[in-house]
Amino acid sequence: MSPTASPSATRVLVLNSGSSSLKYQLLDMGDGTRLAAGLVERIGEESSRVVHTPLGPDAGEKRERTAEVADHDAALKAVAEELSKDGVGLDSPELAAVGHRVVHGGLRFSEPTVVTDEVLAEIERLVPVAPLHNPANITGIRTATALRPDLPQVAVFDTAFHTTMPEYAARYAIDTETADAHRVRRYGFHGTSHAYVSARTAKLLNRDPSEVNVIVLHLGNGASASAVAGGRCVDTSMGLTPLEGLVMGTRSGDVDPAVVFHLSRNAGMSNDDVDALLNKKSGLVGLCGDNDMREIRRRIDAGDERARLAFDVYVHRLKKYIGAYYAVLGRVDAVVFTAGVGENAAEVRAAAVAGLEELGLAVDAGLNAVRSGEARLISPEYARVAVAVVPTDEELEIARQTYALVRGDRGADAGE
Ligand SMILES: Nc1ncnc2c1ncn2[C@@H]1O[C@H](COP(=O)(O)OP(=O)(O)O)[C@@H](O)[C@H]1O
Ligand SMILES: CC(=O)OP(=O)(O)O
Ligand SMILES: [Mg+2]
Repeated sequence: MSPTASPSATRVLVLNSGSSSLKYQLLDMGDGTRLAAGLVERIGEESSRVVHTPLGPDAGEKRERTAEVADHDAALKAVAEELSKDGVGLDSPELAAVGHRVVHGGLRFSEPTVVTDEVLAEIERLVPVAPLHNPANITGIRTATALRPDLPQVAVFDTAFHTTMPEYAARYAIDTETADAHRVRRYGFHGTSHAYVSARTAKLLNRDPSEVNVIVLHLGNGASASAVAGGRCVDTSMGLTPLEGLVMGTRSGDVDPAVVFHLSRNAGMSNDDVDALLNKKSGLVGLCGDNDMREIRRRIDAGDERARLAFDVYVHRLKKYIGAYYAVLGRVDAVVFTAGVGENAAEVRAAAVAGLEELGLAVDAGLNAVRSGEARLISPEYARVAVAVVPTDEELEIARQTYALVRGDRGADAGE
């Protein structure tokens, strides 16, 4: 029998495991409060960082320490320890479920799913197409299950929101038999963020999500764009794996696939070497040695040419996708920036829409310069298309979907 939530339990712990980090939040879905949030970063490196912020009515001080955290199992145990110190540990009877971000759900998972042995085996089968992410997600599920075997563990998939893409957007133009035999197609990622942000944007515009067409630019360490028509994803920039599309912190995004054969035939590189090159030594880090947009801006201000070129390559790709998704949607109501770079880097936002006035796109310099954690418009009043900054909240969205599933009432809304 699979575990069921206790009827009086209203809390959900959300785990968002990345390749070398674990972000988490504890939320009470009964009264909508956030009880704790934090992250463990640089997992597997010599010195990891654990940051824990107690929240809620009688929150204590933020706690920060460095520690040796060897893997995601140890990371989750460190998180459990921090939560226990605040009296909200994993042993709490008020916990209804643990919600896990799972990056690749393949073709099978288009809804949040209670994890069973069979579901876990399927997530494992997808490791080759999300090698940086699914293994960490699996460890998170295993460790959380070991700590609380009686709790439902719910997987919320990055790919789910993109399963509505039309077949012509999801297919690569390669031999159909080969593609189908190996499930080679475009899946898309960051779907929880694209869903949340597009719905929140409709609310910002005081419109029903079914009426608006939105281009969402999720610019974090991983970055992706999506075209959302009336609340449904119709195209997205990531593909079989989270490597395609935009220039990212350490990933190349789009390259001619012949780059791979060229390097393996002529530079003596193995498949694994090229994989590591494109996933870990490319993007901003490959272009200029830094993947943090703050540091890149600082270097540009100091006259650094390589940093300038990295910024320009990043923005040029972004602009191409805005144009492409404008054409895909036909009519665009809003272009929205989200995630670490999108929410914070005003220069990226300004540069990405510069020169697109003929498309009805412009940024108001004053509004764009405002620093805020709120969803906001940054376009001038006269602009035909809204340009907005909408902070993403993957954890809240995962908690909502998890809670709705364990309470047996699917159909919880995204957006606030
Ligand atoms: N104040 C800031 N100004 C510019 N860029 C920022 C700022 N804060 C964060 N970033 C960028 O956001 C990135 C992290 O984004 P985030 O969405 O947290 O990524 P992920 O969830 O993929 O780890 C950093 O690498 C950095 O480039
Ligand atoms: C799918 C993906 O790229 O995720 P992240 O941005 O967390 O690395
Ligand atoms: Mg992220």
